[in-house]
Amino acid sequence: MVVLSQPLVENFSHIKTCKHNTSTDHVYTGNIIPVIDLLDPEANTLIIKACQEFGFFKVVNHGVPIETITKLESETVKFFNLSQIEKDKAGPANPFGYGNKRIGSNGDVDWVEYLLFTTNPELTHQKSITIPGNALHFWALVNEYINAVRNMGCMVLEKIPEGLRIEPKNVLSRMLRDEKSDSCFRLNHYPPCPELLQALSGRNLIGFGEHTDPQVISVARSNNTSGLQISLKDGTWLSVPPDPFSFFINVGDSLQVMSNGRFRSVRHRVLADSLKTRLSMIYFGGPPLSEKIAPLSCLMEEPGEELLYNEFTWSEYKKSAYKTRLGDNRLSLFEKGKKNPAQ
Ligand SMILES: C=C1C[C@]23C[C@@]1(O)CC[C@H]2[C@@]12CC[C@H](O)[C@@](C)(C(=O)O1)[C@H]2[C@@H]3C(=O)O
Ligand SMILES: O=C(O)CCC(=O)C(=O)O
Ligand SMILES: [Fe+2]
Repeated sequence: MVVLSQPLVENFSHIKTCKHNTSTDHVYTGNIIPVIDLLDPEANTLIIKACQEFGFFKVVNHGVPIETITKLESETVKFFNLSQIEKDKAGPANPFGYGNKRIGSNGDVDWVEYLLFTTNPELTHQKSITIPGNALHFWALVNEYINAVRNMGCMVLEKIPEGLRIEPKNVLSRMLRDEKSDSCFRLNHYPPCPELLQALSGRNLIGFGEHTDPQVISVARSNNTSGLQISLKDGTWLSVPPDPFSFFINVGDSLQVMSNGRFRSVRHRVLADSLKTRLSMIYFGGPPLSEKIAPLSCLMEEPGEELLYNEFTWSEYKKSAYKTRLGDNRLSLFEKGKKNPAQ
């Protein structure tokens, strides 16, 4: 048995932990996550239901070629297996590039290292990210992957107006397809940490702290290691069984606003594993910076219902969001009755 000296535990004291199996941090384990088969003619109504109930669902028969996924996965594994000195050449993440434990710039520290990129061609600072080795090959695989998951994400978004019988069909997907779409892409690597987990008796180490994603939707895929949890309406955490052959969709803050709260921006987090490495790839589909984010009456449950949010642009929301800590409720600043912090 490995016996840890106290100083090692103290070295990690800035990394978040959470209690498990207590009444205040209960984890539900039933298999209730909606599974949407994109080839199912009922997919549109099932997606709407899942966005309302969970803000989260799994997609099968998604049409993304397995080779597109595995090629990028193996290059990503190669990157994270490089020495710390080599990986640091692609950093620091401010916000794009290689980051290690620090998430964002407001003091969040978790058990994860990552590569974060923008897909917005107007943001040029990404050009300075140095990927060691065959960088051109790496960027080609990233682009192939992003194109495939963006298309699939758009197909998912187009099912919403279809299910609600509204036009145009691209009312949501056009934001992701716009050449100025301000989307981003993240490769997360969660190393196992057996000694530390043993030392934290009765607690879990947080891999990625709880938060909501600010964009419209996020399209996530992970290897076969568990850890992702979503928060249900009653605040219970639900562990998501991993499935490397499927994708998981999160409703983001912007879609919650556009639906006037009908669709739920899902709170989620990742717990570190004591033995297995988790690798996740997430495309965050966002609008162009100038896009107005406001409730759309066609997406509301009751047309003409009271508006819950002030109007803002994606650029204003992003600016405000990047001043917040990971776990903050970023949307509360934009609720009706509050002064728009961007003004
Ligand atoms: C603490 C932060 C990290 C984050 C920017 C922020 O200030 C608040 C939102 C965070 C988040 C969560 C979802 C995505 O992983 C992310 C890229 C995003 O768009 O918003 C991260 C930001 C980040 O890691 O820079
Ligand atoms: O690693 C994961 O599966 C989720 C990470 C996440 O929520 C994020 O990067 O925003
Ligand atoms: Fe997230």
